[in-house]
Amino acid sequence: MAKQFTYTHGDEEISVWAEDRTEVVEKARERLDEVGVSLGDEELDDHIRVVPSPKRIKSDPEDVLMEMRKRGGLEAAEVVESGMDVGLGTGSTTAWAIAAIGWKLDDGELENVRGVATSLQSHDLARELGIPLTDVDEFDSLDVAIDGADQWDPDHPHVVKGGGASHAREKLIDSMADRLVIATDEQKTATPLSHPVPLSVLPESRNVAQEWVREQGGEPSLRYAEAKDGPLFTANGNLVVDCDFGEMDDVEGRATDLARIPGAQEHGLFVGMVDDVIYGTDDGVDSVSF
Ligand SMILES: O=C[C@H](O)[C@H](O)[C@H](O)COP(=O)(O)O
Repeated sequence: MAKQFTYTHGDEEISVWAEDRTEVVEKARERLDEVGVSLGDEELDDHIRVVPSPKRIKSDPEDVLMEMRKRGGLEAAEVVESGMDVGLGTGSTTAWAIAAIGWKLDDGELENVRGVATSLQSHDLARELGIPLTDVDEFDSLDVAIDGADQWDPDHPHVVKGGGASHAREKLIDSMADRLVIATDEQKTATPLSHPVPLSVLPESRNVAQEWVREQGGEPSLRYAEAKDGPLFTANGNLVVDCDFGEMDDVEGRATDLARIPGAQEHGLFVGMVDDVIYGTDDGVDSVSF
């Protein structure tokens, strides 16, 4: 995971970021030299922390480093209290919530928190941050889950998820939480929801599933991988069909219809599941509760 060095010198905040520790130390020393500060190795280390890496998360670097998302993610971590079992969502926004939980554990601000990750990438980030992790089988329920969204409705407790193809495990873990907190940004709102809905399907059902989506009035599109030839496979070996229905006035009905498609494994409509949305804005953070 990436590392960030931050240090306040007078009025100036020095902040440098790199994918690995050696590079961040070099960059930090360069900046410190410029302002005439010399730090020993140990002191320098105290100012370096793990942060989400744009390389390892599905989003573009701009998404991961986007201030608005970062603000939403960091604020969402405030709902976590000592002793809680926490579902750790996926994506560039939730990554900041995971980072903040790790930093708080490190600082002693939080204790006895256990996490269960919704994806391999969230698992790896949490592990590097030192968040104690356990498997979903250990729990009947979770105190809270923090997860992202591709689109959210400020008037209803529904979201579209699965832009990173992790919606199946996310839905399982989010549904186990007493409280689902969506960490997101203000640019992703829509009433009614209109974002294409990811539908994971058995590979052999891809054509039949797409035909069913057309019959339901949607425009299906098989999702292709970016750094691999051919379609994208989910962590469970399924394919993803993104189903564009335009504006979805009847989200519950749409969810029921998608679940009926032969070979469908899970869809990205999370209907009535959301308790709170905490979202970054241009200059701060805001929230909605249902
Ligand atoms: O499969 C991915 C997840 O549902 C993400 O939570 C969702 O795509 C939002 O991700 P981001 O915060 O990167 O936009």
